[in-house]
Amino acid sequence: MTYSYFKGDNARSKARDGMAPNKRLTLAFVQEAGRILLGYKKRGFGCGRWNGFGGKVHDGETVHAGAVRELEEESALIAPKLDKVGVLMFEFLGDPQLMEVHVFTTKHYSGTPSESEEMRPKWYSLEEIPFKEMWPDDVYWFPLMLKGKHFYGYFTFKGMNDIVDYKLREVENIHDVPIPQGPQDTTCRG
Ligand SMILES: Nc1[nH]c(=O)nc2c1ncn2[C@H]1C[C@H](O)[C@@H](COP(=O)(O)OP(=O)(O)OP(=O)(O)O)O1
Repeated sequence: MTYSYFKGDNARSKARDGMAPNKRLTLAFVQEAGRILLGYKKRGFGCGRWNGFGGKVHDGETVHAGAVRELEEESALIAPKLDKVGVLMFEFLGDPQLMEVHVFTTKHYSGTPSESEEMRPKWYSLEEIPFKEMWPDDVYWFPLMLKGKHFYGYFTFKGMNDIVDYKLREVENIHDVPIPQGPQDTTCRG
């Protein structure tokens, strides 16, 4: 089946005009029976929101290695093997650069969560996830993640709070589907 995953002509023509390469980021969630670790972002992008732990992938670093490093830097937890569960693309209207966020989960870690310069960690029961204090896209894809599903999403934001369009798709196995490289990839097999 061919699935029209990405946005249409508008986004494609923007890419042809020389869109900037995607900004590649990671986002990692540690889960235990009935609860998940979130961090309150104290500064920078997404400041004031609860989220997983992550940040920019460094040059020459794999996405997985970046996710492991950021999780440790921001929460003090060590989890050498994270499972990739999703890729989320974020377009902010007016910004030529897309954010490509690679989402990981794990139930295996060592250490004790502790506050960093950037994040204040806190365990939340799965019934009390504070969606109103999180990125507005999270309420859409968290249920898939919490069910152990794999997924792709594309969210178009106006400003930091309003989603004007989105597509979300569950995939059998995230590793079997080509990672979208930008809005010029309008189809994706599944
Ligand atoms: N719409 C969105 N929904 C979401 O759930 N997470 C998002 C998101 N947009 C970005 N993120 C995540 C990805 C990444 O983990 C984090 C932003 O990365 P960074 O913490 O690196 O940003 P900063 O601007 O603070 O960078 P540094 O100053 O380099 O730490 O926010």
